Amino acid sequence: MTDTAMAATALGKRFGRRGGWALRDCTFRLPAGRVCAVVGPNGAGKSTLLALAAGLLAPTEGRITVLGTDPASARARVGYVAQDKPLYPQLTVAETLRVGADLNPGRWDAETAERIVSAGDLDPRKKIRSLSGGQRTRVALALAFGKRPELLLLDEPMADLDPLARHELMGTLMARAAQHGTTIVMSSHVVAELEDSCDYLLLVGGGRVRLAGEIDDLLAAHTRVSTTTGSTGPTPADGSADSAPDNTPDGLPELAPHTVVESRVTGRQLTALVRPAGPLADDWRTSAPSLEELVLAYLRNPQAAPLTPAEPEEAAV
Ligand SMILES: Nc1ncnc2c1ncn2[C@@H]1O[C@H](COP(=O)(O)OP(=O)(O)OP(=O)(O)O)[C@@H](O)[C@H]1O
Repeated sequence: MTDTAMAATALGKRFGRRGGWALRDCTFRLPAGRVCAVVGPNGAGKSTLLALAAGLLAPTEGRITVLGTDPASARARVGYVAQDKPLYPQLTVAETLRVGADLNPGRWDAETAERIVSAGDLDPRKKIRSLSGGQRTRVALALAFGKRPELLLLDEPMADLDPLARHELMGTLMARAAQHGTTIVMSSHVVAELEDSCDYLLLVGGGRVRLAGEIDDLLAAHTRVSTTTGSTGPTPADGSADSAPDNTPDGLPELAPHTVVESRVTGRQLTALVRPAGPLADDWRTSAPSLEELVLAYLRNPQAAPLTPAEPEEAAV
């Protein structure tokens, strides 16, 4: 038993010898039992990271461990739902679940798998090829849950589900995590939806991990500030209220020595999202950012300094 669900050290993946790096220099540790959101823009490397964890891709450099071992050795204890939800189109729903049972002797949780399918009103005699995208997702999730995994890797699991199905399946996910201590790693673009359900965040951008940690810790490390700038504040010549993003603290001495993720000057009003390096000036108004504000600020500012742990505690096998 390990208290680390996933750990990566200098992990990198390049497709083809001349291809660009899909993922580079990723180092993080995900404690067991967490519900982890993997967020980032299109092409950031989220699917690549999940496929490396599932053992479907081999790292080009560095290493990744899951459940204290290498991904191939952990496969029986890991459920993985890929973005395109691959299933056998010629099988029926019931046959698909039977394959799940056959492939997971001694582990298969038929009751849970059947409950997930029946909650979607799916006829078990229907062929997979005749199902809608959302119905296929439901079957793929039933297969993954039926495996009684210790770690569930879900690549945009909610993308093609209707709001009711999302709500219901998120509830099933959360109940599973709470009752069995299952670690869930879930990529998504809908950050607002993750705030209530996830407690750990990996923000991937440009193939690198830019934020990694407990969501509460990451939020606590950031503050939204606003203040009236002094003479250094660039006031628009026409006096208009147009705002311009300014992501460098140069020219904004008020923000030194803090790490600036994003700043904006509107007239003489300066607002910024910062990682305070010490006490903030008394005349600044401060507020706590939401998870969505935090993620959006990093996505809008790819050059903002990352915040990740230096070394995972249990990366070596
Ligand atoms: N099989 C592949 N062959 C070549 N390049 C690939 C392959 N898979 C992914 N890539 C590249 O790796 C990079 C990361 O892709 P990945 O699918 O991991 O991103 P993502 O964050 O999951 O994106 P999205 O949000 O659009 O699903 C992209 O530049 C992509 O073009």
